This record gives sequence, structure tokens and C-alpha cells, in this order.
Amino acid sequence: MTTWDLPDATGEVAAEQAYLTSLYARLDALRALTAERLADVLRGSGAGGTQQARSERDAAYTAYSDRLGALNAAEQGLCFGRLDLLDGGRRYIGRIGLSADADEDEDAEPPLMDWRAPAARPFYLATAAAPEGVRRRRHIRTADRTVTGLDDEVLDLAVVDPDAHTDLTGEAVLLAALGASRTGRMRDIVTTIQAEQDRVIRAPASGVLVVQGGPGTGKTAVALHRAAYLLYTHREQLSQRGVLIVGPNPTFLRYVGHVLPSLGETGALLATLGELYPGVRATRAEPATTAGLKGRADMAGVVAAALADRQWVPEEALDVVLASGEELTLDRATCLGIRDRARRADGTHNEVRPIVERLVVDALADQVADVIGADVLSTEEMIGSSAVADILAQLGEDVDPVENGNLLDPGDVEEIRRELRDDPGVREAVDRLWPRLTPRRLLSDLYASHERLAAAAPHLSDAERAALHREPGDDWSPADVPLLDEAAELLGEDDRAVRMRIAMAELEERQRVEFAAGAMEIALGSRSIDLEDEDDPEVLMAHDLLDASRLAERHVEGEGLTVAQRAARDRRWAFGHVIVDEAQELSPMAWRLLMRRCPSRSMTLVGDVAQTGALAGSASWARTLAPFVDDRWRLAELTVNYRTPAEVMAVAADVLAALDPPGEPPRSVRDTEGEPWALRVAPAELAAVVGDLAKAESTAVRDGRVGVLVPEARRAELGGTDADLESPVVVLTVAEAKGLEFDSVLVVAPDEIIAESPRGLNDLYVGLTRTTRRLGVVHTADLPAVLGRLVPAPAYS
Ligand SMILES: Nc1ncnc2c1ncn2[C@@H]1O[C@H](COP(=O)(O)OP(=O)(O)OP(=O)(O)O)[C@@H](O)[C@H]1O
Repeated sequence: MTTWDLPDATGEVAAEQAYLTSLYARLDALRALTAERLADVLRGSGAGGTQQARSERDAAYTAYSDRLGALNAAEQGLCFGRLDLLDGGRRYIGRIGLSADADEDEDAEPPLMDWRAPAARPFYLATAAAPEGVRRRRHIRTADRTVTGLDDEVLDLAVVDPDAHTDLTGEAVLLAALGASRTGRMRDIVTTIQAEQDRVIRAPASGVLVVQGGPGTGKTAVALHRAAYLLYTHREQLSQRGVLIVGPNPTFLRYVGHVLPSLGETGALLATLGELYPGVRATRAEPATTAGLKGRADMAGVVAAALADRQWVPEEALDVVLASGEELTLDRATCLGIRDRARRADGTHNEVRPIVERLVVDALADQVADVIGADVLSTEEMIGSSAVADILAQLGEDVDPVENGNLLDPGDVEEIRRELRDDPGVREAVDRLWPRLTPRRLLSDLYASHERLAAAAPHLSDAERAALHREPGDDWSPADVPLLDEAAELLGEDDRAVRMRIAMAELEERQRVEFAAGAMEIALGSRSIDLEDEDDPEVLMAHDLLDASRLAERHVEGEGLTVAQRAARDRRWAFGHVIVDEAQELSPMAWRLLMRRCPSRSMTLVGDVAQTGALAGSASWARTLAPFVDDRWRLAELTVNYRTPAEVMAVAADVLAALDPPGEPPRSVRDTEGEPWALRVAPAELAAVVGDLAKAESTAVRDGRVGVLVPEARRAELGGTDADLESPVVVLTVAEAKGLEFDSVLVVAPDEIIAESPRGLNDLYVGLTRTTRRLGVVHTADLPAVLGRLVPAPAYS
């Protein structure tokens, strides 16, 4: 590899600088043009017009504001690579594609190729052994709009450095990226995507793809870049259905939340599982065992049984007191018949309720008709039975009361039915037999009642049923969400309210855009007067127009209209693609929910079954996926660990070997700063020593981040707070640290972490592998045997 740093005598850097400057000029021109077009749309939007004109304007507004967002996001690191081809051609690779001016040769290479375009692919895949038509790969390092250095690889077997890792692309640039301090926010990796990662990112969208990889193999990075790739490659389809990315907890989503916007993509919905039931904020913490129980596959049966239990029949009879004071009775046999017919009917519980209403009214109408009809008959007996028989024949068999031997005409019968339908006593009876239920009501009532739980979940132990107990009105936990969703499926939730909210949001959005357009007119109208004064803040230049659209957005207050936001409000939304990170954590009940959100089964599931912490999580992808796709899923594996240094991975590998089944550790590309160490302290001193060590580590990593990973039971004692990942030291449980990374990690009380959960060894494995540079372990009891490789702490021994 050849590297040019500044100052550079060869002129290579200067040449690239000139090219880069021309690219930024093109970027600026495109921004101005797009902003102008957006302004035109905003100006036009005040005028009203036909429905079609409005929706065309809305579409144009979205397209231009998205484009402007992508152009802005490309500002940093616009161009980062160049391919010199064997045929003499040259390609520049960047965060977005920039096309040539219209008057330039259409067949010429575009000045800048989007990293996701097929022609950019050799930048990530080409090797000396398989150069894919590439002679030289150049990484262009930049800061703001300035070239700061170049790294060249000549893809010629004759000149390959025998010491280099031949399977790493752009090794120097990669190692520089990996060596940078962590900031508490995940960064994109477009400049250094590795070949095995690229294959996953660009894999076909259809079907279920499982990406299994050890800690630090870039699963999260790959998942996010895959989302960006799919949104680019299948823009039309996915811009309508959206991409859902599911992460394990809100802290994690904050950590990864900047990656897609930095790639110019905003069309994905990032959510935890607890956020996937519209209208419910599932934030309640609960014991892992309770969450594990709620996630078990048999809970689907419990929800179904809880509902069946609400479809009630009386022991003997249900008395129905009409508004008139008249008393009727539905006996058990009648109620059983009604219930059976309703259950056999096609539809969900709430959908078939009208059938129950009709059957109840029919049964009661029979009784009323019997009473009234009997009175009528007593006078008509005088007419003689043959006349009665004639009348009966004429009335036909559809008239029930007649079949019962009465002589009411069909109009009378219908009148009786109508009155019954509207009678509060009858409605009460229907409510009793077949209550109208919401998912929350069903679950709330179930959790709150020992009797209901016993009826719906007879196979659970008393202790398990007690764990499910919840007072009505308490918050929901994330593990409740799949159960609510399950209930909604069975009940046929009335989603009118949700659709109303969406319609309202659309209306409001239109008004906001029109308001913004009006405000723009006023501001633009005053421009000619103000133009003389360049400093005048009233002057609106083209780039300010973006702020005008932002202004409109700000008014949205989260009630926007992007596909992602619309999808978030609609329980029945079918996403175009679903990506799950830390997929091993999902319970069988959670999978049921997610599969409903993705009927096309176009999914990417990334995870590591060795890191499973959730008690209802996966130990095997095959077992987890079998109920949904049988064996129709593809497996891709990531094998290189870009995070955890080799010495730390050696310690973690001992833990991995102790797991059942034991796992294969990924290969680390980095070395650590010193050996990972262990320090024993007296229990009474634990908090103080951990505090001191965290400070010392924070100093050691300068502007980097320190993660103190503690047992759940010691979280409060050791200062665990709501995690602000950008603060220099954070104290978290392993579950909270899942998917995150720090420059230095202190694992506290490993024996307690192991003992806290049946999956304690997996948790310890996760904790040890969170570091990019330094690892220390602090313990009060004997060090677990699996950590025998740790050396005594240098400063204290
Ligand atoms: N090709 C790459 N270039 C630069 N950095 C990379 C690359 N691949 C991964 N990384 C970095 O390595 C670190 C680990 O990546 P990531 O968090 O995606 O791994 P993971 O497989 O999800 O890990 P875990 O399972 O432990 O949560 C991140 O800092 C990521 O940015």
C-alpha cells in the first residue's frame, strides 16, 4: 500500500483536491436547484386546487425535501474512494451519486458514483487475487472539504505486501477507523465496508436472511447499511411500504440513530419491540423471569383461552329484564347454541358480535311472540283449526313465531325484534355473553384476576400466575406488547380511531405546509426591500427555504406523514422489509408479532445466539424460525471481529467455550493496550474502588468512553442512571449494554452476573466483548474459573 500524507510533493493530493472541489461545487449547485424547486412547491401549495393537484404537490414536496436532506447529509466525506480500472477508466465513489451536467457526454462515467451502485461494488470486493477489472483502489481521506491524505492499493499479486491481512480491504484506512475513540454514537462504515460484510449488505431482498456473527463483527453496522442499500436499490417499492429496523432497547436506538441519516436515508422506522403497538408506551421494567414467561409460545394459547373465557354461558339461565319490566330468560342450552354458532362464524371476536346480537334477539323474540301469540290464539281458536292451518300455510316457514304456533304477521315480528334490539336489558345480556373487548381490556382483566388466570392458564404454576399479576392501570412492559398484538388479532380491534388520527395528522400537515407557504410569501414579498442589506436577518436566501420546510416539520411535533411515521401508527402496517438487530433476544411471541408486520417475509435478522440474554430468546435459529418459514431461510456468517482486541477475545473465548453449545470465537483484527486484568476488592470497598477505577480509565482513554458493566442487583448501588451514552463514564447492566461499545470496559462482580440468570455466562460473554481497547474485571468473591486467563491488575498488585 502507498500512502500520501500532507505535505505531498507528487501532486497527487493536489490533483484530488481539485477534483473534490469540483464535486462540492456540483453539490452546492444541486442543493440550490433543489431548494429552488422546493420553494416553488411551497409557493404553489397555498392556492388549494384539486385533490390530484394537492397530492402531486405533496409528492413533490416530499421528493424535494428528501433529496435536499440527502444532499446535506453528503457534506461530510462526500467522496472517499477512487477506482482505477484496467481498461484505463476511472470511477470516484461517494456517499451519494452526482450526475454529469446535461450537456456532458451521457455515456461518460458520472463524476461521483453512489457507494450502493453496482459499479461501485469492486471498491469493496476487489482483491489482488480477484481484481474485478480494478488496477488500483484509492481511499481518499478528507476533513470538511479538504483532502488530508490518500491510501492506494495496487491490486497486483506481484506487489502484494506479504505481511498484510490479504482479506482486509483498505487495511490502513480500516485500522485507522477502528483505532478512533468512541463518541457514544455509532458511525457509518461506508468507506471501509469489508468483503464479507458487503455480501450481506447487497444480498437479495427477498426471503429471510439470517446474519450470524460473533461480537464486533459489524452486524449492527451491516444491518444499517443494508437498510440504506435496500432503500436505494428498491426505492419505489420501499418508499411506499417502508423498512422497519428493530433494536433491543431505546439506549441502543439512540446509539445507532445517526447512522442512516448520515447516509442520507430517513425512510426507515427504528423501534424497539415495546414501541410496536400503536398507542402504548411499554416502559415498565419487570423481572427477566416474568418477561421470559410472557414471551413463551404457549402464551398465544393463554390469550386465546382468556378470550374464550369471556365468551360466557350461564350455569343455568340468564335472566333478561326488559325496559318494560318484562322478564325473559335465555337458558343454558340456548346460550351454548348461540356461542357455538358465533365461534364457528367467519371473523374475529368483535366482528362476529352482530351475529350474537341477532341470535339473542331471535331467541328472545320467540319468547315474546309466544306470549303475545298465545293471547291471540286464545281468541282465534273459535275460528276453527282448519282456518288456522290455512293461514299458517300462507305465512310460510320463514316466520318463526308462526312456526311456534302463533298468528303474528311478519310486520309485528319485525317490530318485536326492533324493540328488543334497542332494549338496554337485551344489550346488557349480549354484553354479558359476548362482551365487546379491546386488547388492553382483555389483557388487563386477565392479569388482574386470579380466577381468570386460572381459567386461561391452568398449566402454569401458582408462582407463574402470580408473576403475571398486574393492577389495572399500571404501565405495560415491553413483553406485554406481543400479547396485546395477539389479542388484537383475535379480537379484530376496531382501528377506526387509529385511522382517524392518521387522517387528522394528514390534514394538519397540509395546513402546516400551507401556513409555511403563506409565511414564505410574506417573507419573500419583503425581499426586494431588504436585499440591499446583506446582514438583515429578514432576507431569505435559497438555502433558508430548507428552514422553512423544517419550520413546517417542527410544527408537526412528531405527527408527520412519512411512511415510517404512518407505519408507526398502524398496527396492521405491512412493511416492505424488516431488519432485526440482536435478533437472538426476541421471544417466540415477539416473532409472531414481527411476522405479522412482514407478510412478504422479506427480512434480515442479525444476531449471535451465543449472546442471548433473554430467557425466551433463541439458542438456535432453526428452532426459532421453523414455525414461520420452516427451513426456508438463508444463513450468512460474519467471522472477523473489528471491535474486541485479540487479548480480550482470548478471555471471552474461554467463556464462549463454557457455553452450551460452545461457540466459535470470531477472529480479532486488533491488539489491546496491555493485558486484560482482574482486581479483587473487599465487598465494602467495591463502590469506592469502582468509582476510582472508572476515573482512572476515563483519563487513560482521554476523550473516549468508559462503560462500567454491573449486575442488575448492584445497578443502583454503583450509580447506574438513565444512560447518556455521550458522557465519559456510564454505568449499565449487561442487558442495557447489549450492542454498545466503549474504549474501556470494567466488568464488576462477574460471579454475580453469572448467578443472576440462567443465561449468566452468555451475559458475561457480552460484557467482556464491549471494549474496543481496555478491559478490567473487579470482583469481591473468587474469580470464576472461566476468567482464569486474566492477569492481576497492574496498578494494585
Ligand atoms: N468495515 C468496518 N469498517 C470500520 N469499522 C467497522 C467495520 N465493521 C465493523 N466496524 C466497527 O466495529 C464495531 C463493531 O461493530 P458492530 O457494533 O456493528 O458489531 P456487532 O456484530 O453488532 O457486535 P455485537 O454483536 O457485539 O453487538 C463498530 O464500532 C463498527 O463501527
